[in-house]
Amino acid sequence: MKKISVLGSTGSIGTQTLDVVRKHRERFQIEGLAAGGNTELLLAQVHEFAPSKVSVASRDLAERIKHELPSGTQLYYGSEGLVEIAAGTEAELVVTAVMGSMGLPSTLAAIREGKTIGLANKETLVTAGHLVTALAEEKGVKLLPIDSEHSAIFQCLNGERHEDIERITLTASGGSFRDYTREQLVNVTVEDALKHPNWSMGAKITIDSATMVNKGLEVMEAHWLYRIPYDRISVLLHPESIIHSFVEFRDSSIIAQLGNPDMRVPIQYALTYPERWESPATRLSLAEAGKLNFREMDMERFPCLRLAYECGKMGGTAPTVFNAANEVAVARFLRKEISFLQIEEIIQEVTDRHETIANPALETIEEADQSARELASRL
Ligand SMILES: NC(=O)C1=CN([C@@H]2O[C@H](COP(=O)(O)OP(=O)(O)OC[C@H]3O[C@@H](n4cnc5c(N)ncnc54)[C@H](OP(=O)(O)O)[C@@H]3O)[C@@H](O)[C@H]2O)C=CC1
Ligand SMILES: CC(=O)[C@@H](O)[C@H](O)COP(=O)(O)O
Ligand SMILES: [Mn+2]
Repeated sequence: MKKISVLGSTGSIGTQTLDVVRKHRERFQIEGLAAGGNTELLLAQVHEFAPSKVSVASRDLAERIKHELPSGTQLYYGSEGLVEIAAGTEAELVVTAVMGSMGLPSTLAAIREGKTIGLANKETLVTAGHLVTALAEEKGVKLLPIDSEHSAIFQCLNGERHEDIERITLTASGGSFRDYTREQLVNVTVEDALKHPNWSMGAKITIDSATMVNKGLEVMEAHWLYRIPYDRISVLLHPESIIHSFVEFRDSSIIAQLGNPDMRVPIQYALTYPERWESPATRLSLAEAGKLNFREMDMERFPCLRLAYECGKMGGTAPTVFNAANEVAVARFLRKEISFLQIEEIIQEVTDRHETIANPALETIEEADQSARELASRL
């Protein structure tokens, strides 16, 4: 039995992780579940999967559910609760599926305890890639990608030598407004932005996909996971999201990973690696797909991607600030306080005003994250 904890069990990745576990019930044991505020769903998960420890976002929420838990389940809350679920159970693998850089302390704590990471929470690597990867290396911990593009690259690199890699290319669907001009973006609504063409995901990443920030975060995530310089990471617009990403090698060969867009495939691969098990996903028929389309990325149309490359190359606290500004701006857009195009204006302004600090320690990263958030919420 493989023992697993899930951080963010009530979200899009969390519930799909539990779908995978449900499909292979006899082969997995859920040790810990951490959620935010959806206590109804969390309680249902507790009754179904019988974890030894659970956590919710706040003390109030914990008070509200404490009498509804089975007697064997220990209850925690807040950021310390999240760390407890990450590091304080018998789980050998921790799925990091909370949203945003709030996932950093719990991911570091799990790595410190030597737990394999099923990494969905890309913001963690963007915010503090050098610290997370250095600690993982020191502890001999595997960071198994769940993000579809990074799982694809991971699979394409199986058995290959690092020095033979010429270039990696991440595919991008283009998001909800793929075919809009910049002028048409002026009056778009939250409801429209939340309609992703191919994937059903949490609200924040769906907006990131429409601004192309998601691909920017993924470029940085790929840089840290695969140690590839930024000038050898490309992004290609691929509206169907069937080729999940690909690698070009020294000899001109290209290896790609394909499948219907279904996150349960990369999630399951992270849970079962290096094995491959039966999946609940529907199989891809290339004959039915008929043809696949590709377009060059237009950095003028998607300026957040250009900015992400700039911040990634700058390194230090620049990616931390890019990410924090985006998290605040997206939350404000979702609350309808700002327009869609103001998201990129805020990220640009906050990153412009930041003086990058090279090779930052954790404390410096936390400070940069915090001051970027404060500025982004005032602009
Ligand atoms: N969704 C997808 O298909 C993909 C997602 N990712 C990445 O995975 C991560 C999760 O995304 P997604 O699943 O879409 O996000 P969701 O918004 O759907 O889920 C977020 C989860 O985090 C929980 N949460 C919120 N606040 C807290 C807190 N204070 N303490 C503990 N848990 C908390 C939420 O709980 P609650 O709902 O109970 O409040 C929920 O379970 C992101 O980093 C995203 O970029 C990567 C690739 C694909
Ligand atoms: C499913 C997944 O991995 C998302 O990160 C996805 O990549 C979003 O799609 P686009 O960012 O390509 O629109
Ligand atoms: Mn992705």
